[in-house]
Amino acid sequence: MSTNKTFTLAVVPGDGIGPEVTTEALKVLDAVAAQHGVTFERTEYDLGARRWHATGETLPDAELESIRGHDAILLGAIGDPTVPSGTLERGLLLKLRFTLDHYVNLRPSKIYPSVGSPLANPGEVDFVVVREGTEGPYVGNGGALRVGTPAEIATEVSVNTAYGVERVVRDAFARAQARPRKKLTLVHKNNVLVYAGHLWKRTVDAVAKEFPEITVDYLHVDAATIFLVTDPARFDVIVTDNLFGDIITDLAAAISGGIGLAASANINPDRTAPSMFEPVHGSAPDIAGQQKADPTAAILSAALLCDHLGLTEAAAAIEAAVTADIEERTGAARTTAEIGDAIAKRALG
Ligand SMILES: NC(=O)c1ccc[n+]([C@@H]2O[C@H](COP(=O)([O-])OP(=O)(O)OC[C@H]3O[C@@H](n4cnc5c(N)ncnc54)[C@H](O)[C@@H]3O)[C@@H](O)[C@H]2O)c1
Ligand SMILES: CC(C)[C@H](C(=O)O)[C@@H](O)C(=O)O
Ligand SMILES: [Mg+2]
Repeated sequence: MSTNKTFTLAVVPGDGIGPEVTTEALKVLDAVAAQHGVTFERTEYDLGARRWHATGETLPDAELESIRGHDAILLGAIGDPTVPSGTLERGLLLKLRFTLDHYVNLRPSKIYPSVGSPLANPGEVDFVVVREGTEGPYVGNGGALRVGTPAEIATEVSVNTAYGVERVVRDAFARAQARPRKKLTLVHKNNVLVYAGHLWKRTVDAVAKEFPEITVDYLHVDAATIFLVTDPARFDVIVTDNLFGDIITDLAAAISGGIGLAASANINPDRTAPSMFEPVHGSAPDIAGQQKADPTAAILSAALLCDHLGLTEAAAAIEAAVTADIEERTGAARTTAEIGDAIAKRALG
């Protein structure tokens, strides 16, 4: 169906393999846009390690405001070994997520029939992690005393507000309600983190009353890592805090075809600011600039972007092209651009 609509896209290729995989995601996005009568007007932002080395800037407010003016953001990856750890991750990536209120960090995981999993019998794996995106230990509430001495003390306090927990839990229940299995698993650590953990558990129990069709489960995060490996098919929607969500989604990627396939969406469900779409993986300095990165995660993130903008047919076309490409993967090495070309060609039909 032709919509003849123009969407504005802020593109942040970033560091390492970020520009390589973003190029392929844009290639596929442009291919489906042409098919579906949509135009993406792109503004590219030079942010990341190169910019920091040149100017000392991570994300100036003027650029943040400029990015805010777009319909959506496509991001490659942020982080570079030549920049002090945390500088770009906090000053750029988390600044975008926090300022644009991306409180739902959506990370789907599924095992494509033909893709290898390190698990012998993974079963039908198709779950989504709803990771809280603006709170928890990520907020920067901490500090260090007597740094570098034997008496050093470092704190990094996890902040969980009733407001923040409830809104992400509600979003997770709504997603579970829309899925056939209608199951929600809270992952936390409320046997030890009794303040934050009990707030999460009470919130889930309260919201559950409004969703009688949903089966609700609870797992401590350590046990969740066991089941993600031994019985990943048991999961449907997982809701969890920012740090647990970060860790379990890398594990989820590893069991379902590898980090090169794992897509994510940083969603502002209230649409008060643009949502941001990026692969789960990082800048992979070990393979950067070598055309060795798998761009599939970035391409699937572009599908999530289309879906968020209401371009469901374009999203489905990208997913179908990726699925077809994955089904025919032989294990022979292809460059990043070759994988992008193949998927773009399939997306054109
Ligand atoms: N969203 C993001 O921008 C994001 C996410 C994770 C890490 N990071 C940052 O990236 C940098 C590197 O982090 P890391 O090494 O812990 O994690 P990473 O995800 O960059 O790499 C982990 C391993 O996975 C491999 N890998 C990652 N993406 C791949 C792809 N598309 N195809 C094939 N192999 C791939 C890498 O080569 C590496 O061996 C750090 O600065 C970190 O802070 C950024
Ligand atoms: C780079 C880092 C800030 C980020 C996170 O922890 O959220 C990354 O690991 C991710 O998973 O997107
Ligand atoms: Mg991570």
